[in-house]
Amino acid sequence: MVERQPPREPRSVAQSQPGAGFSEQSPRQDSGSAPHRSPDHSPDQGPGQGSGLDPVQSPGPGPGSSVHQGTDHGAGRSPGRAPGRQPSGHSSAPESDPDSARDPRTRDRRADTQRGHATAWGEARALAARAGRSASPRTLRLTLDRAIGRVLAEPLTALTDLPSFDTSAMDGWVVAGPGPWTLRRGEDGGQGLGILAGHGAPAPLPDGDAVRIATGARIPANGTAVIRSEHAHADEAKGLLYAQNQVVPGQDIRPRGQECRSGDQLLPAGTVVTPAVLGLSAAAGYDELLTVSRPRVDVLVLGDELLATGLPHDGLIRDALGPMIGPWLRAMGVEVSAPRRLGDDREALRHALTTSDADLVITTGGTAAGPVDHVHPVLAEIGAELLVDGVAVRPGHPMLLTRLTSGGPYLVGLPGNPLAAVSGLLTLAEPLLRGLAGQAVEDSYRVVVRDEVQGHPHDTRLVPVVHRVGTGSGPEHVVPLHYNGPAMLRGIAAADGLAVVPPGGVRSGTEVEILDLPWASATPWTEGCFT
Ligand SMILES: Nc1nc2c(c(=O)[nH]1)N[C@H]1C(S)=C(S)[C@@H](COP(=O)(O)OP(=O)(O)OC[C@H]3O[C@@H](n4cnc5c(N)ncnc54)[C@H](O)[C@@H]3O)O[C@H]1N2
Ligand code: MOO
Repeated sequence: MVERQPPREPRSVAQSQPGAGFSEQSPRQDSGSAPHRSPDHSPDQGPGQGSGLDPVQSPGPGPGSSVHQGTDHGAGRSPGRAPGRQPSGHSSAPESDPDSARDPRTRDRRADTQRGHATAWGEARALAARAGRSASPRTLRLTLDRAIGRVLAEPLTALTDLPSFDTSAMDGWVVAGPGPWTLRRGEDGGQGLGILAGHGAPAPLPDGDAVRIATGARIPANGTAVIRSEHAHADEAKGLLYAQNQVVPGQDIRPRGQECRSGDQLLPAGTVVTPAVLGLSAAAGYDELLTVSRPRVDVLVLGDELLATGLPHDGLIRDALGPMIGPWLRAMGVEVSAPRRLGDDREALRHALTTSDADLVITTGGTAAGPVDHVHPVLAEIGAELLVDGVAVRPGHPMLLTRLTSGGPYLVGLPGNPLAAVSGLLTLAEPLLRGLAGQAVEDSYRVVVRDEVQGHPHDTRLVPVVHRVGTGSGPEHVVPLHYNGPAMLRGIAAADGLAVVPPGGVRSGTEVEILDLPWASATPWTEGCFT
């Protein structure tokens, strides 16, 4: 299977051509005012915070529980730079540089305009799905054994009638006309086996005769019904067959084309190839299936403060996203390259974005307006088309979606805070990849939430939850989990879904929309799942 296309030529870089929608292009005035705390922040949820979150779901205040007692979202707060992070070497840029993330006024303006441009959460998901569907899919013809877990690139159309001949549904006797019937022998050289499956057309059955027949064998011409062996009595001495019940014409005969006619559409394009689909495909005459190639994703992890191994030290922290994103996407059936840690090197980022031959590039970190947050400036520099620049969702609001070049890879920029990155994965990357993979949008569903969950005043919140089966008196429900702050993974690691909490929140006992986590519904045959 050769799915990788040869690497594309490096794209030409349109210098100083900010894409439409960049905050630098906004006509909004920079107020020049001091940074202010956004009124619409939502607090990190540690134990005891956020009304109604079940303390049973966490061990209660412990070491770490006091870490996130304050807000972590204020627009006026400086981005969480680790003390160990080195300056990027761009610090002497002139203030007039419109792309400069180093000019504090530009940074504030970007933060402001990001809020102004934020796309509603549902709209952002729909837009990402549409973007994915609009890309022309690459396809791959695979033998049945290799097609499992893939997606059909074309409808599965029957290549034959099913069944392809009139066939007996039971072991017994095939009869012609009303009984009793004369027993026929000799069809099989006198062995008395009768008509067996897997043979050519049997001799026509004369009216008034009966002959043994096996399940799956061809019905002879003139055969009018099949009588199950347990419903008939063969009087060998008289050479006659008697039915014990009334015989209805056509009984226990599966007529040719009962399930489908050749040319009938059995399944639409976009169907995931499950074991049952493989069985149906084989029955319908297929040796190979045309499938949509798995989308290919490059993962670029940004941040000088990140360690690949060992314990945090000297302001450096472990990269929590590199180990998470690949397996997360593979659980969705995506092909993912090993994460590349680029630090906060603007040039390395530009080079990686202009040379990727993936369908989607995912970056982590660097989406905000900090001194070394290079994502927006580099996208502006290469003239990328911004489709989503900020989403009205908490956590994760700085997430973005662009197309790097027309017909080229998409880019999803995930915020660096780990749960914010998860939010971006589910809001933008997942629907985009489903579109690229030719899959239908997942139907959302709603479940009763056990506890009240506070809402954000304006934005959607995504809150880790765990499903609980219904007991005798109560229905199935979800329990919201603690440790759901933007920088925390403890809640999501214990979760099997995310509740979509609308502005204003949800009351205990009401229904809330749930996004499944891919491993909660992962198909065990999906290649690469958790490997
Ligand atoms: N002035 C403003 N500052 C910030 C805003 C804002 O609106 N105005 N939004 C905040 C929000 S919300 C988020 S989320 C972050 C997004 O920032 P970036 O995408 O630029 O991410 P970084 O600054 O690089 O990192 C943020 C945070 O996450 C840590 N991090 C980054 N990558 C990883 C990783 N791979 N594994 C673990 N942790 C990671 C990083 O050390 C920072 O602590 O911006 C806020 N600021
Ligand atoms: O901390 Mo931010 O809201 O999570 O994206």
